[in-house]
Amino acid sequence: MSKNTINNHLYIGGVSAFDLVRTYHTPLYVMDESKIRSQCQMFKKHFVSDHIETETIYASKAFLSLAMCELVDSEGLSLDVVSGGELYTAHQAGFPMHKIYFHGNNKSLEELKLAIEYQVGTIVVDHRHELLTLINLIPKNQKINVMLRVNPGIEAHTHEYIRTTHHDSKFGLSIYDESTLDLIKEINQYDSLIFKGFHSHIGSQIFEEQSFIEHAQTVLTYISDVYLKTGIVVEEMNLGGGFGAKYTAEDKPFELKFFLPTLLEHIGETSKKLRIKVPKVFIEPGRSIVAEAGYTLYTVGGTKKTTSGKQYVFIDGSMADHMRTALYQAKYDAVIANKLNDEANTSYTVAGKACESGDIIIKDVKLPKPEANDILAVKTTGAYHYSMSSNYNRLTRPAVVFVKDGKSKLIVQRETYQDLIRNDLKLED
Ligand SMILES: Cc1ncc(COP(=O)(O)O)c(C=O)c1O
Ligand SMILES: N[C@@H](CCCC[NH3+])C(=O)O
Repeated sequence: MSKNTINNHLYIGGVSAFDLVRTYHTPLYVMDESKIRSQCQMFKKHFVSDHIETETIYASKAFLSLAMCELVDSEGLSLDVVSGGELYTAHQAGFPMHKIYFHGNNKSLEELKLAIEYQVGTIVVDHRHELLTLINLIPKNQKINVMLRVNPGIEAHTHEYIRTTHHDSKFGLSIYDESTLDLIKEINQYDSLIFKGFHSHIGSQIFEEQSFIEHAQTVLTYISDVYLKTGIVVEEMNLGGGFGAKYTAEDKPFELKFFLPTLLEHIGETSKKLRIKVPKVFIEPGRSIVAEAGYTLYTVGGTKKTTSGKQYVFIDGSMADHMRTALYQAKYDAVIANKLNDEANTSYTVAGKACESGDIIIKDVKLPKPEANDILAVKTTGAYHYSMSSNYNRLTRPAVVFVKDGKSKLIVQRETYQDLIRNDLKLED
């Protein structure tokens, strides 16, 4: 019997799904804290080299809350934020501001002001308008570390909505555009800016090691070109995130603990060949830290067989807490948590309760016969689920619970109906 299975029931972090549902109700996001911590530790241990300075930054867009900020800080990772809201959350959690990297392709005036006020470690500038806005905000005698978001034009194989460095991407400036070089020279002329280097990110849920190698090589070649053309030495290179997670048996992510040292070795050798000083290298994983630690628990309601024979299972959640199937046609696996070892030989479509035909959680999953009040556990929902959830149909966002060593800890409360109308004003107000 697996350690996750006792008496035909699913256990997560040593806590039974049944107990979690009894205590916190459904829908419920459950995160295995030890799994998140061990992924953080894996990056700290394997993304290192004797010859290259490195830093791992957790991409908070994947999953962020006050408790998650505390966890990331305690594991010694830095934090990538992409909005005033993410920045504010990190600040409220007491996350060290000098370890914050502030991204985004259209940071507002207010967001830039907040970043300066909080004295974040580095601002990643996306384009010239943003640069000029930033310059005007920096108080006298204050210096800001900046990186420039560049687009190295790598076509990684993933869903087009989560690919970020194809030539027409909205993010950053192309390394093939001469005006990018002018902007780099301009950044280096401002006394209030300390130019650190380049940031780029090729997309998300990528399974080919070669795409990351090609990415690093392209940026290093650009660093060399910049030096040859301008004399500017680029000290740092942030390669973003994008490492794939295993959602279903079809997904074959590569072993990061083997790949990360290989990547660094390659960066060392390429820098040597190009005769450039090897830059400090950053990576920014989000999904690969939290995705596989997460489960969503739902209560099964009715089932339905259509005239063509399609079998639906209805659950008490929806696309509002599980966006990725509707948005990216993402595939998921699930089990009935209270029938873990029962034979699963019939295919079902798991549908949510939103008023939307596209509100499908899983298109096709083999399950034991589902019955009302069974607990359905959808796997691999730790990344981009809570963070992409909405109140569509005025559905309330689920609670989030950390589980570890047989204990659970509520880290985000379930929204209430009162929360839904908190910002509403009546006509007569
Ligand atoms: C700039 C940047 N860094 C890091 C990430 C994290 O990516 P992932 O969650 O795929 O590791 C993203 C998201 O795609 C991103 O846009
Ligand atoms: N939200 C996306 C990934 C986008 C990452 C941010 N650039 C997903 O769920 O896969």
